[in-house]
Amino acid sequence: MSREAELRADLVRLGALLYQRGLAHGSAGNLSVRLDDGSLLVTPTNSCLGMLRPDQISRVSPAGKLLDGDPPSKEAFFHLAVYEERPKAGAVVHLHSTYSVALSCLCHDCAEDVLPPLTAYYAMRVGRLPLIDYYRPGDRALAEAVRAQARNHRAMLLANHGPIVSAASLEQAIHAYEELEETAKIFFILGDRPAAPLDARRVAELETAFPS
Ligand SMILES: O=C(O)[C@@H](O)C(=O)COP(=O)(O)O
Ligand SMILES: [Zn+2]
Repeated sequence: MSREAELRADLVRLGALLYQRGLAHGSAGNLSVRLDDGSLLVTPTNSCLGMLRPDQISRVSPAGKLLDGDPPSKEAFFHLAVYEERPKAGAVVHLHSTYSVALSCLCHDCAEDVLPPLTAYYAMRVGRLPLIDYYRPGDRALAEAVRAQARNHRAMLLANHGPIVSAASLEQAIHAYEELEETAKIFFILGDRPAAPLDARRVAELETAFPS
């Protein structure tokens, strides 16, 4: 099987897993992987991640032109912006999972990091989570706002929308996404009770040991 065929199969298999686990619903969310030639495989617009077929997955050039498959996600440009800013990224995951979207709808005093480092695993896999202002889905201005944060962050939260998470592989990006969703859930479970997130020294130690 070619590398491209393997990655198409991964998108189908892992998209179905996300759907079965309730992290993806309806036709919300999009996934992509980067091929060796710099083009992307990205889920088609309006597709259900639980019911993808390998042949319908879109391949787009680094400039965003459709090369084959169905019309790509309207967010292909923010996926491309993440890859341009993060040369080691091999996959990008964007979903509308419940607790992360709830977090994206709250008022936040400081947009630089909107989820506290409650656990070491969260700090290692996700790191700081900046909030990006609301833009209409598919807006090129959204892709540029994502670009501005992507160089220094593997995860970002789109206001009134949901997260974007990148990693070296699709499996790693999904693991990091799941860690973000579970941490958002813990954040809401804790509610107004006084929590004790990791302090700056402990976070810095993790950032040194596990750089993004
Ligand atoms: O929220 C949106 O509309 C998009 O960000 C999305 O999640 C699904 O869009 P498509 O990938 O174009 O289906
Ligand atoms: Zn979306």
